[in-house]
Parts: sequence; C-alpha cells; structure tokens
Amino acid sequence: MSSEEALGSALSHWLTFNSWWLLLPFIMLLVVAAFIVAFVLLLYMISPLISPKPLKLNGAHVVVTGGSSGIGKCIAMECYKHGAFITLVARDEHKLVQAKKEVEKCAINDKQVVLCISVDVSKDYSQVESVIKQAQEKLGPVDMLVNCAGTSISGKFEEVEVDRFKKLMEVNYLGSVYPTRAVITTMKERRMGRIMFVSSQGGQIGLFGYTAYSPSKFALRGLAEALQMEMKPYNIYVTVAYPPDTDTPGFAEENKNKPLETKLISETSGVCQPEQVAKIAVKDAVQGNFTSSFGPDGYMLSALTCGMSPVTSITEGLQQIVTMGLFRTIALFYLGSFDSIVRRCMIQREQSKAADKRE
Ligand SMILES: NC(=O)C1=CN([C@@H]2O[C@H](COP(=O)(O)OP(=O)(O)OC[C@H]3O[C@@H](n4cnc5c(N)ncnc54)[C@H](OP(=O)(O)O)[C@@H]3O)[C@@H](O)[C@H]2O)C=CC1
Ligand SMILES: CCCCCCCCCCCCCCCC(=O)[C@@H](N)CO
Repeated sequence: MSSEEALGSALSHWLTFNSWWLLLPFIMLLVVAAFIVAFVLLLYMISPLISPKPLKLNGAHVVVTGGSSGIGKCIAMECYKHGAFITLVARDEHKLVQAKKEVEKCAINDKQVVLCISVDVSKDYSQVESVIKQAQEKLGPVDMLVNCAGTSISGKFEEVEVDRFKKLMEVNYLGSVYPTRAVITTMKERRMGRIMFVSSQGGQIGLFGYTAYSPSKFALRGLAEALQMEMKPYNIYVTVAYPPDTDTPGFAEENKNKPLETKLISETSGVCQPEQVAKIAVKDAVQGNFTSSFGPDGYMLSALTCGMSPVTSITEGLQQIVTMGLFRTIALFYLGSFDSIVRRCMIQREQSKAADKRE
C-alpha cells in the first residue's frame, strides 16, 4: 500500500466512524418527538377522566334569567327544543308572557312546561331566593341556571352618569350572583348541575366606551373561576359565554347612543344572531366547557385570554399552548388599529368643532 492509499483508507475509516456522531442530533430529535407523541396520546387516553359527562337536557329544569328577550329567550328556546322544562325570569310580565308563547312553540313533547317569574334579579337576595324556591317546587330542582339578565350602557368615561357604574355592577354582576347563590345548595346536595354566566367579548378586553360595562362583565369571569374551583368536586360545571355584538332588542337600544369609536371597534368581530349564540352556548354548557366563544375572533380572544381558567378538554389546552404567541402577535395589530380609530375620531371631532366655531 502506498502512503497515499494508506492516508485515503484512514480518512474514509475516520469519516464512517465519525458520521455516526453527526446523526446524533437527529436521533435525539426523534426521541423527543416520540416522547411528545406518547405524551399527547397519554393525555388523550385520560381525557375522558377530566371531561365531565354531558348533561341530559331532556326532562331537565333550566332557569333562564333575562329569558324574556334576546339571547336569553333564544337560550330558553334551544333548551326547550331538547326537551327541557323552563323557568323564565325577568321583570316585565307582559314580555314574559309573549316569550313563553314563543318558547312553547319549540316543544318536542306535551309534558314540557314553561313557567314565568317576574322579579328584579339585582335588588333583593331574599326575593330572588324565594322565587327560585317556588320554581323548584313546581318544576323540580334546577339542573341548569343561565344567568343572562343584563344590560349595557356605553359612553365616554366622564360622560357616563356616576350612578350608572353602580347600576351595571348590580344588574350584570350581583344579578348573576343572587340566582346562582339561590340554586347552588341544592345542586351541591344532588352533586350535579350547570351554571352559565353570559359575559361578553367586552368582558375579555376593555374597550373605548365600555368603562362602566366591561368591568361588570370582567367580574363574572372572576366569579366563575372561583366558583368552578369550589364546585368541581360536586360535579357542577360553570360556563362563561363571551358573545360579540348580537342582534337583539338590547343591542338596538344600546346603539341609540353609542360612541362612534365603540361602534367601529366592535364591528371588528361582526354581529351574531341570538339563535347562533344560544346554540353554541347551550352546547358548551351541556358539555361542561368553561369557556364558550363565538366566531374566529371570539376563538382567538378566548385562547389569548385563557390565563389560569380551568381547562375542560385536552384539545383546548393543547390549542392554547400552541397558539398563544401567534394570537398575541395578531392582537398587537388589532390594538394598533383600535388606537388609530380612537385617534382619527378625536381629530375629526376637533376639526368639526373648529369648523362650527368659524361659521
Ligand atoms: N346583544 C349583545 O350585543 C350582547 C349581549 N350580551 C349580554 O347578553 C345578555 C342578554 O343581552 P340581550 O339579549 O341583548 O338583552 P335584552 O335587553 O334583549 O334582554 C335582556 C333581558 O334581561 C332582563 N333583565 C334586565 N334587567 C333585569 C333585572 N334587573 N332583573 C331581571 N331581569 C332583567 C330583561 O327583561 P326585563 O327588562 O323585563 O327585566 C330581558 O329579558 C346581557 O347580559 C348582555 O350584557 C353580551 C354580549 C353581546
Ligand atoms: C387575537 C386577538 C383577536 C382580537 C379580536 C378583538 C375583537 C374585539 C371586538 C370586541 C367586541 C365587543 C362587543 C361587545 C358586545 C356587547 O357586549 C354589547 N353589545 C352588549 O350590548
């Protein structure tokens, strides 16, 4: 063997020997990937253990506050279509009777009953407690409570009357605490139940014009998280629904004096029909999902703002982990566009004021 040949063979031997080491990162990558796949498979295997058993709506007693109009009425109709017994709660008796007729049209058997109760859910706890007791005596223990009574006021912070801040907390927040408090003892005894809170996308982000409204809807999230942690061992599941603008009598009323900024910003996530909102919210509550969101913007907003809220399915948890950074990036663009809406509206107002002065 010449010295040249010897060198060649030594080099090729060295290369073959060392190319194994070159493969090492790939092997490690493969092992890590295999671990991730095994972990995800394991999670899916135990997922039936962490997801609650769906509630049977057929024959169940569902109480809907704010059930005489808009989203609440549609939720009542949706539950009735699945064979539930309904108690509608609101103040105006005339509207209640009208809504009862509409709900009754959705019956699927002749045993179903719609009960109406006129009460202000935000004023006196003992009154709320006594009407819930009446409803339970007539239609049996409450299987699902839907807290949908609520109202909205929009306007610039300094233009909203001071007592409106208190009013919105009373109706939107305490008006959900009281009925929940009134049903929870029986639910705990029976070790079953569902509580739904109707918040809003305005309860996930604070928006121009909603300084009074947003906090009252954010409060529901805090209540729901704390309550869920207490209630989980009793097989009671809490759902918070975050609808975008929804075409209801309440929305029409709100639009009469809504700041232009609020309108333009809210338009981002469009207007839903109450029937759509009701269908999704009821499905989520039946399944025991903690969060119920609507449309692509609603989905992104919920994933982005999930924080420490309970997770009810493996898929939900994995999606949140994977999408968080991406959605925050998208959110920064949205925030930029909202700021520019606010700035443009301000400039326009100032210009038209200046023009008025000149005339
Ligand atoms: N429409 C929308 O764009 C959105 C609405 N939401 C929320 O959804 C819920 C329903 O809204 P929507 O359907 O538009 O509203 P509506 O105004 O159409 O209906 C509100 C219902 O709540 C009842 N209600 C109001 N105040 C009280 C009270 N103090 N005690 C008992 N009942 C009361 C009303 O009856 P009565 O007046 O006779 O008492 C009515 O049945 C609200 O909580 C709202 O904040 C969330 C996101 C978007
Ligand atoms: C990844 C990030 C996505 C961000 C999307 C942001 C979309 C913001 C839209 C906010 C709409 C607020 C509607 C409030 C409706 C309401 O509660 C009142 N109409 C009640 O009457």
